[in-house]
Amino acid sequence: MIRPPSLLVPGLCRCGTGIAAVRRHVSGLGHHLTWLLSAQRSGREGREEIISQALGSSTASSSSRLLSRPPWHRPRLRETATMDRMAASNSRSFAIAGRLGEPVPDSILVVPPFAAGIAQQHLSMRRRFSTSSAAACGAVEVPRGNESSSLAVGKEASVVIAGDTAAPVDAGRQEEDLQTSSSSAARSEGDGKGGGKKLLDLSQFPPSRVRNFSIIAHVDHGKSTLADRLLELTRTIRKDHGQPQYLDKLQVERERGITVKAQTATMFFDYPDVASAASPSFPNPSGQPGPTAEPTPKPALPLSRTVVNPPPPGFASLLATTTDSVPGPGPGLGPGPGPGPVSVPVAGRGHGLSKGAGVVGRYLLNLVDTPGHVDFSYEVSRSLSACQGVLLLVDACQGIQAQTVANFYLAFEAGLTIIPIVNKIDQPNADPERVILQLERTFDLPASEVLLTSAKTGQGLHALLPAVIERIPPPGGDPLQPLRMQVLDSFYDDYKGVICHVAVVDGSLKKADRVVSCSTGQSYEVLDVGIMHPELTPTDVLLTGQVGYVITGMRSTQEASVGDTFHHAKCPVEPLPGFKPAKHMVFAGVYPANGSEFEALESAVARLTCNDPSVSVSKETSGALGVGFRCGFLGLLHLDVFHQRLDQEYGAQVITTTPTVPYVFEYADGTRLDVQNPATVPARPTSRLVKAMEPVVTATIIAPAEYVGSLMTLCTERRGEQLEYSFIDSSRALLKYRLPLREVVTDFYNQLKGLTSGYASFDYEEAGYQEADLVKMDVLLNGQPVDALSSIVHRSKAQRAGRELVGRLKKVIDRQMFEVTIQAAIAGKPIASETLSAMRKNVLAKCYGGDVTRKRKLLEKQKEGKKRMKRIGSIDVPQEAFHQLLKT
Ligand SMILES: Nc1nc2c(ncn2[C@@H]2O[C@H](COP(=O)(O)OP(=O)(O)OP(=O)(O)O)[C@@H](O)[C@H]2O)c(=O)[nH]1
Repeated sequence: MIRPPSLLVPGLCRCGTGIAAVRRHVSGLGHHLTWLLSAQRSGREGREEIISQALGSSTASSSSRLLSRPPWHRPRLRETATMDRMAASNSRSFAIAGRLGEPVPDSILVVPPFAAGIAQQHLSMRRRFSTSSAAACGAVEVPRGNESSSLAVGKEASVVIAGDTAAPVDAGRQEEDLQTSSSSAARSEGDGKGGGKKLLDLSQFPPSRVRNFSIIAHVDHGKSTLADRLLELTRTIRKDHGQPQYLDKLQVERERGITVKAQTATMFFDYPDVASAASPSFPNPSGQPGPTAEPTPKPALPLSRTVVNPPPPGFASLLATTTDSVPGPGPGLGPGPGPGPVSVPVAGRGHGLSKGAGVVGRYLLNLVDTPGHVDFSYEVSRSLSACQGVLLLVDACQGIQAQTVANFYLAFEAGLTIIPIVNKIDQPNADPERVILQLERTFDLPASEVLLTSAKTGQGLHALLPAVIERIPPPGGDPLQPLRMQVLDSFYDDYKGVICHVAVVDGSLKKADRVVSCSTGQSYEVLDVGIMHPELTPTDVLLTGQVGYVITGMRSTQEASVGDTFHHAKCPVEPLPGFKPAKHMVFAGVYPANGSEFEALESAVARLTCNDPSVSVSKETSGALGVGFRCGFLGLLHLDVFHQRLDQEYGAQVITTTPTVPYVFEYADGTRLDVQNPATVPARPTSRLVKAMEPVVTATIIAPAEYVGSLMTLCTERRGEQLEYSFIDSSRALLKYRLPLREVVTDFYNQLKGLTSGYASFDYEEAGYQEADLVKMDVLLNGQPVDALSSIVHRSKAQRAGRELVGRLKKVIDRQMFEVTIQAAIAGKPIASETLSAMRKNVLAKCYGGDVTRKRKLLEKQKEGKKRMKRIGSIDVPQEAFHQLLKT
């Protein structure tokens, strides 16, 4: 008879370091406090004391309150954070991860000890321990209800078997549980010794059974929502995971509701086999050849546009209602025996393809959810390099928008298969017919290829993955060639160092291999390798065509250069073409708010740029702000997001200076100055300026036809030159303008949205440089230039810009004890001026009545004093001033 689990702190049972471990959790994870439940005994008083000690007095009462509930009424255990390696690795303990302060759980997850490694990864990555990961490591879900009996005898018994064979065993239950956790990336082998693990066998997936695809679309057309549905459909995550846009993991993404980082997730899907015996196969661990591949057949495309992807037989049960069309989590996830991922029993219709029923094969699908905003298009282009196809999503109400056009061409130029999808067909004003026509007219995409879906309700989704498998070709690498692996992305982890997301183009990679970077020549041992399912799931190998992660113990972010190729030591290869370097559109100074925190900022910037390599960084010094960095960004939103991530993810408080675009100045003596910081332009140069150049962009605007007039006026005011004016259908126009970048990165987008009531969309791409009449505008406070506020402006707009700037500064600079003159000046000559009056102390307060000459004397003295203060006084420009200027 097994006792009900009791609450334990990590490592309590045997290692005696429980308190320290909890402290580490508390300090390292903030609210991500982990609780561990164990099948082992521990008196309540002892637990309470330890928890109170560990948490300190501030949280002792809450821990006490928590402990007064029965264990299964304690923290929510579903989708929770982490657990501690020590407790987990203890052979007799069973860990349950939970979070403080969350509602009573519907069920309890019990994680066996061997899952320590996975749980530790979650801990160190500060990520949620998702249900799928829990299932992947053989966790067992114990439902609420008859808790005491089920915990005591029923499912609890199976948990005990999974982790501890010394305890009484319910063999039947064990068998069942092992079968149901079919996607175990790491699970007990039930070999009677406990603690063993069996990793996912990736040799089942030769290139012919791999599909790598991205979801691309204009902002808010539903990419992340669709990704959620696909992950649910393949049971990679639970349907009720309670976290919409699951792959948007950054706090900034959740707060702003936008994707800023492309995220990869691996899914498994059963589908009638389109692979044949012809292609190379991997030897699997048993020595048997794995499944083999055949060339993907050229699809026939018989879909009528009025049919909303009718589901294939067998899918109907999964689509019982529209909102329930995506099945809930099954007991089994991913590959492996037993009930696994959702499968299509016979060939589907409605995905635009027809094929006969065949042997069902399991496919490994790598999905990349990409950002939609123009500032993050670099992420999109990088993601596409690891894909052979894309799902091009278009909103059924809004139709094609500017980023739809930009993303289509990115995919088209990369030669990828494009599956057009009209999404949000559930909306009352959806007009899929019109959007299909737009797709035909703008991109030449046949109506018969278009799929109609609602990522919200699940309508039409059954056709998507079959279409992915049939239309998108498998990756084309050669398993027999030496390893060629490309770094797609990287991020820094406090515990593991740099974690690289990689694509294995040729050959294969195993844990403990030695790999060498083509760019630095440095060699590393592979400490861990696996897939994102969707959390990091070790597999110990990655094979040709597969996308996953690699940990090599790199400590410095400079070592993980995105686009770099790795090969096996002693097997040099031709490096893969790297990624086009990001083109920086906007530069700004980033300074520590507190000058003494430069080193902390330096480390935060280094780590953040590991995850966001599109930011360029170089050190600079400002008279006003001290030592900081000049950073290049892809746009203002990118800058804003970088700023926010520094604060949220690294606690770095920074001042960001007025953003500028990169200019080029040429002088009569032949010198050329690349201006990323206006302060570096001499106000009175020694040599005559002969040429000033500014960057220009080709902007695409798509808007309802009635707004074309006002849009043209706006573009002309912004010194734009019209390049194209056409219609994508009877009511929507497409405008192309050549515009100075400076005019675009200021408040152009807001004005555009305002003029068109939000109906216009806008995208731009760089288009070189043009000559312009540019001048440097300084800001003087009581005659002293503030270098951080200098800017480059077009001469025709200097006066207006100067007036606006000093007006704004007057509002944000605090009044001082003396008068402050705020001026904008070109070459030392003021062009706009404002005065901030002095704070006035009532020097006459103590004069009750008395002689008027005495009062006058006091006032004169005050005036004199203020003059002197003005001459020597230094003015504080508050952080807010810089933030205000940044916003405009
Ligand atoms: N009615 C309806 N709403 C949807 C559908 N798909 C997505 N949405 C909603 O559209 C909004 C944007 O969805 P997201 O999935 O964040 O869009 P996105 O394309 O990932 O957005 P970015 O990452 O910012 O580019 C959310 O409020 C979703 O709930 C759909 O099929 N029908």
